[in-house]
Amino acid sequence: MKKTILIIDDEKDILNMLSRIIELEGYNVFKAPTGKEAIKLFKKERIHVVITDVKLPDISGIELVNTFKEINKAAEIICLTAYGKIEDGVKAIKQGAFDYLVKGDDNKKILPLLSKAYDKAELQYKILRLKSQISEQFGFNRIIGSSKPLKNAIEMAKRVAPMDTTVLILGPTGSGKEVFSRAIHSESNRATESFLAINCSALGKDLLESELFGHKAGAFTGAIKDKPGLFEEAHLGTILLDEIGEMDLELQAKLLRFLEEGTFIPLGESREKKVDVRVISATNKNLQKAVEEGAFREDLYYRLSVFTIDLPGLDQRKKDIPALANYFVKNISLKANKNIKTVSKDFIQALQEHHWKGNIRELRNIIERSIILANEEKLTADLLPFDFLLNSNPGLSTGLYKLKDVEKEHIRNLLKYTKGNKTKTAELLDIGLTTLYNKVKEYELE
Ligand SMILES: Nc1ncnc2c1ncn2[C@@H]1O[C@H](COP(=O)(O)OP(=O)(O)OP(=O)(O)O)[C@@H](O)[C@H]1O
Repeated sequence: MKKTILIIDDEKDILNMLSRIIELEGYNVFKAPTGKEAIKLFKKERIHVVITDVKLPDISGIELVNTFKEINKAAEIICLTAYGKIEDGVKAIKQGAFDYLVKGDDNKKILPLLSKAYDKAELQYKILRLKSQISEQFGFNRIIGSSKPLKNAIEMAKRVAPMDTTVLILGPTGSGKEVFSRAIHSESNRATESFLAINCSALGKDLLESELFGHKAGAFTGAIKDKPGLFEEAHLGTILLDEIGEMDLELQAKLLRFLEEGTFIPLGESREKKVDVRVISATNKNLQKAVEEGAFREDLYYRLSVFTIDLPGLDQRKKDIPALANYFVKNISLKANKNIKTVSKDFIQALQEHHWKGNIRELRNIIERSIILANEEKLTADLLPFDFLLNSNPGLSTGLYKLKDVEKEHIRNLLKYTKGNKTKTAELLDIGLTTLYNKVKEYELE
């Protein structure tokens, strides 16, 4: 990226002299005699540093500092004050200017100061670029769906993201709790710091305690070295405590202390540590019920649920299935090196009629399976597992009550599914091939 400087002064001689000195150092210089022209240029170009006279014909240079910072926080501003007007420089710094120089007096100071301001601006641009990359990869744009319950959840999450508030995400398994936590982190001021996630149900109490809070060598058998916990590693970042409802009561007390005071004591340590970590917790359990049953601390529940986001299960947002399916087809086929060009209507319809116990994770897996099985460039319903074809009870939903009628319909569906392959159909039915032939004859299914 070019090193770009904007100089603002209504005195032509000073403007030209300054720009010549600065251009000789390899900077790309824009010049403006008034505040208005400067703002126009500032909006159009990617400026690193602005050098502005405080006294301009239209706007005061101090006011400009504010305007520039509102338009682009990454750029830095150096103000030029008249001799004996130090108070103007102080005011400019208060408004957010990088520094000030006394006009005419400090000509030798300008280049070193400019170089420092440029380095700071460049670093700020780098952070902005990183943030936008993170947001593209993990931000809310990645969350697919336009159904009302999902939009509500996104709206809530976007609001809380920039705050440091503790967030509790409730939703059934596979509904996107981790995806939401990452999006909240990536749109927060902590975006360029770590995001660490841990599943509290996957480890026993002692191991989880050591994972979260770390341990000192000798704290328990096998603890050979000091080991920092996730809270220490996530310092300045965010931690997701997934399946928080499964956390042991003793550990809940330790977590509560951390949330109240920001401190904890690693296993086997005597001194406490202090870190700055935002906590997001998630669960598919009814925590209020767990509180009533004495399995979850009430004080911790209130501390964690300062801001709660409810994620709908996929059955509550079937409208989102086509968009989600297309998104997964595109992503997975690219990774699997398959060229799936279309998805048939009956494929989408079967997905929409299914009861999604595993929610979006299940949908993703089903699509991945279908892509692997597909021989053509199209996904069709026959690639789906059999229970998708018979999405509901074949008897009750079709008005068939007699056992014989249900049996006939079931065999017909299975034959359709196996594309008439009788050996496979008999296997699925768990009956002999001869029995199947007899039934096909009896029900006139040929
Ligand atoms: N709205 C969404 N758009 C795109 N992908 C999604 C969305 N929600 C979830 N996914 C995908 O679905 C899968 C499951 O999501 P995630 O792991 O966030 O669910 P979870 O609720 O945290 O699950 P668990 O309760 O098992 O921890 C992931 O592959 C994730 O990328």
